Amino acid sequence: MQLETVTVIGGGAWGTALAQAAAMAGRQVRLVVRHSAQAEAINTSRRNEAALPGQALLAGVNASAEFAGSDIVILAVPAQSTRTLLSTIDPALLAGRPVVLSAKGLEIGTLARQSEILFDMAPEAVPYVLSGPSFAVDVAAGRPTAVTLAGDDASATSDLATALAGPSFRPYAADDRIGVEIAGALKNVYALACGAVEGAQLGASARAALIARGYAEMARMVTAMGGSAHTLTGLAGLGDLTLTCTSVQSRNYQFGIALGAGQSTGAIIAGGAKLAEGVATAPVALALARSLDVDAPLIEAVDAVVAGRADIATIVAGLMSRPLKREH
Ligand SMILES: NC(=O)c1ccc[n+]([C@@H]2O[C@H](COP(=O)([O-])OP(=O)(O)OC[C@H]3O[C@@H](n4cnc5c(N)ncnc54)[C@H](O)[C@@H]3O)[C@@H](O)[C@H]2O)c1
Ligand SMILES: O=P(O)(O)OC[C@H](O)CO
Repeated sequence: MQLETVTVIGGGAWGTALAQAAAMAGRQVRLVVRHSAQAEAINTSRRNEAALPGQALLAGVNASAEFAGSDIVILAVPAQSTRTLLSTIDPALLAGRPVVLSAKGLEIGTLARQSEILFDMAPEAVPYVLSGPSFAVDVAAGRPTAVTLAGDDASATSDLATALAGPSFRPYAADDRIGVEIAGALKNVYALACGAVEGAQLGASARAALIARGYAEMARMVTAMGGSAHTLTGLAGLGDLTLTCTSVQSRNYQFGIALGAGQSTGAIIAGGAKLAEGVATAPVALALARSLDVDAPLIEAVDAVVAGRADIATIVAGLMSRPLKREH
């Protein structure tokens, strides 16, 4: 299959970074943004200043407000916008094409993973999931980054990984879409928790404990959903959990810091917080955990804090007084 042209839909930080990565890989890239004036400004200035300030874009990236078919399609809008976006695209243009899902979140209302949304809206598209430790600024600047690219057909996934790989962007092919999608969505929830630990000044030991217990909880969720816990040893699991749960660059971590400092979700959003996917995903993850009968005290705790039903001190006291149990 020809894998020469790439369309990235989503003119935010991640869409712009993935467009740049695909151009570095030698592909011809169309970056689809919402408005033609925005596309014109990007093409003239060779920057997407609103999304990635100061980052020059390679000549291989061209912006447009129109979607037209291409060999590879990458979706890079927030998880809650994927269905709306797909409703504007003729599914025939995606039929038989690799469609790479790069948003990290679960859909409110349906509890759907990104590839389930794709299946609803364009059943003949071929789904791939891209996830892993990767800040847009790093990818766009050509700093070394490694991610997981999961698809159902091993040989086609390797071909796609090769088409998107560049000198500083290294996708590892994998086959567990469910595990990769759940890992990407849940790491944002645990990043809120780890940020809250920092905001409430609970110490680095507490944060490390959260990462380890979050990993264990994530493994229970992935297994219950039909994915493989082994996937979590990789970039989309351990890699992204480590990055997002320890870096103040992470928007989810930053949001968690504000929660830990005592601000409400409404106040943080009203204050102009950037996109923090864990906020929308926490209640969805909790509903999923309950429907699957998975013990998920950390997701439950984050949901309670995000929803304003409990303060951090009460949550910590509750978690620390749970009955003692064996670690594994
Ligand atoms: N920024 C990162 O470092 C990074 C890295 C990996 C994954 N991601 C994931 O990528 C997704 C997008 O994040 P981002 O950082 O680009 O967010 P962002 O807030 O920078 O940009 C989101 C973009 O999506 C556009 N958009 C929203 N709804 C749309 C719609 N219906 N149609 C067309 N465009 C629409 C917005 O206009 C905006 O340009 C998230 O799920 C995030 O978790 C981000
Ligand atoms: O800034 P965040 O918290 O959305 O994290 C960005 C990426 O998902 C990190 O891999």
